[in-house]
Amino acid sequence: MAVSTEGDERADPVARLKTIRLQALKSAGPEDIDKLVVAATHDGIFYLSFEDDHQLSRAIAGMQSLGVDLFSLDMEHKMGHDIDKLGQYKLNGYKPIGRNVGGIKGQRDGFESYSISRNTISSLPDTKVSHLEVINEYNNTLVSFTAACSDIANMVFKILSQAFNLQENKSLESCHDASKPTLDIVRLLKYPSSIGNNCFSIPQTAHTDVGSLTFLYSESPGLQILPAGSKEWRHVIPKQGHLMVNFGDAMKTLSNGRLESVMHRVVTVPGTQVLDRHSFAFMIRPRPENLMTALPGFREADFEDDGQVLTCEEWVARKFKVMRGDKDEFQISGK
Ligand SMILES: O=C(O)CCC(=O)C(=O)O
Ligand SMILES: [Fe+2]
Repeated sequence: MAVSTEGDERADPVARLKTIRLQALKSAGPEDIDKLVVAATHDGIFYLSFEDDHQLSRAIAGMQSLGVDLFSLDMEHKMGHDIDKLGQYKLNGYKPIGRNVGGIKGQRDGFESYSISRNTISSLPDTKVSHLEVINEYNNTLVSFTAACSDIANMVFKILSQAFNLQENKSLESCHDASKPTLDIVRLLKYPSSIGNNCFSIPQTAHTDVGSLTFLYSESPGLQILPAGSKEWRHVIPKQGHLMVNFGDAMKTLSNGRLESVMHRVVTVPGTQVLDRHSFAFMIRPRPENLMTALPGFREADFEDDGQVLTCEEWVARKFKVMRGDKDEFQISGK
């Protein structure tokens, strides 16, 4: 995939995405179902408006303040919880700027991030990890944010499973189980304004998310998507009171390609980023032992596995090798 860094990126067009109201997902009338199916099969991303949900609005505000508090801690503190020293699945801990490959050849990434597994947020047995104290202080916010997103994810899985006539025990929801240890994570990110202020830069390289659904929130521009089959990046304009919900590689694989996994990246446009850019996401993934192959309801008569079906756990570990640049693959995707 070619990534152009020439021309005036400010002029990149804006993505026209569907907006689905949380209330509409709950009542799921035929029009809302159609909208979700089109968003899932065509764009791989949609805006979810949560303005009428006070609990989720409060949790989002809490998450924003967690991001500010966390990244203002000193480096020594943050590096005491280095993500690469806390397990191969990269579910917990701090990633400093520059550890991943960047979006421009020869450059490294331009963001710091901190991940917290759902397992530690839900205090599941045997999943205890030593986190920065600030994470424990915000535990109620994290519980509330992840619980709300999980409920929404279940609604999305159920609506799509019904729309595609999947059997109950071979449905999208049957591939996920939040009551047992999961690979789900919250990730908070900060892109310092000092990076890319004078020139176009790509602090987060083009990628598709490895998991099923990503619930992303930011109030700063910078996110771009590359629609399937297009060569033109499009800005995704952040909207207050709206989450951006991405479909990841897991959904594409489980659906035999029917659901789209959206290619995206984060850019800085010269002269426009005066403030640090903050974002955070809850990333939901299939059960660790779930086999990453098409569900029976999505297979065609001549369907064949490619012979080497990975578990979701193996898949996630492989993705991180690519992001760190340990594997020489040009396009970063979870496959
Ligand atoms: O920071 C953003 O807006 C996007 C983050 C993202 O795509 C990721 O962490 O996978
Ligand atoms: Fe992403």
